[in-house]
Amino acid sequence: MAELSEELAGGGKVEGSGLRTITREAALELRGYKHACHVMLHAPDPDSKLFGRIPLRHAVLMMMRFDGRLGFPGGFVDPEDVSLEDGLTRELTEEVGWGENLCPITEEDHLSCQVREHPQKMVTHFYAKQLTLEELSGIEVSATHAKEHGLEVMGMVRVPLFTMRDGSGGLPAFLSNHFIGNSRSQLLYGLRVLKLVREDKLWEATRASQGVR
Ligand SMILES: O=c1[nH]cnc2c1ncn2[C@@H]1O[C@H](COP(=O)(O)OP(=O)(O)O)[C@@H](O)[C@H]1O
Repeated sequence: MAELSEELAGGGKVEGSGLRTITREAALELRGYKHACHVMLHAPDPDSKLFGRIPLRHAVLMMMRFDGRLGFPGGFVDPEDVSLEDGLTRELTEEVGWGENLCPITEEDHLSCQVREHPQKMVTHFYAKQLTLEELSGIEVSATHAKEHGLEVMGMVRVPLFTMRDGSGGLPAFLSNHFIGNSRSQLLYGLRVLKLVREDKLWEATRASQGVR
C-alpha cells in the first residue's frame, strides 16, 4: 500500500536507485549529474467512444522503445543544448518528428523532477504538453518518418485510460507492462495531477495491475 501511494505521488520506485523528488531549481544546481527530459504528450478527446460506449476523454502518448520497454519520448540533454527544453525538443525531433508548427516545450510544461544516485548520477525531468487531438494524431504520423523510427523508437502507443468490466483490461493491463526507469510513476503522476483519470480509478487500476497475467 505504501508503495502504491508513493507511485501515485510521483515518488516511484526503481530498485536500489535512491530516487528522490527535488525542484527544477535544485536540480540545475547539481554538479556531476546527467539530465534526461521526457514528455507526456496528451490531448482532450471528448467525442471518441470505444465500442460506441466507453468514453475515451483524453489521448495520452507513450512509446515502445528499442529495448521492449515503454517510456516517454525524450532523452539525455547534451552539453551543447542551450536549455533542458532545447535538449528535449532536439530529442523529440529525432524520435517523433516534432515540427516547428507546434508550440515549443517550455519551462511551464515542467511537471516533476527526480534525482537518482545509482547506477549513475542523473536527474529525470518530466514534462507534460497538451496538444489538440489533430496535433497529437499528426505526431503519431510524423513519428513513423522520424530519424529513430524502427531504431530507438518502435512506435508510439496511446495509453488506455479506462478499465474494462473484467477489472483488468485497459489501464490495469497497460500498467502491468515493462517500463523504463521511473516512467511508470511519471505516467501515474501525470494522469493524477492533470486530472486525466479520477484518483479513485487510478488507485484501483494500479492495484489491479499487480494481478494482471
Ligand atoms: O520515459 C522515461 N522516463 C524516465 N526515464 C527514462 C525514460 N526513458 C528513458 N529514461 C531514462 O533516461 C535515460 C536516457 O535514456 P533515453 O533512452 O531516453 O535517452 P537517449 O536517447 O539520450 O539515450 C536513461 O537512463 C533511461 O533509463
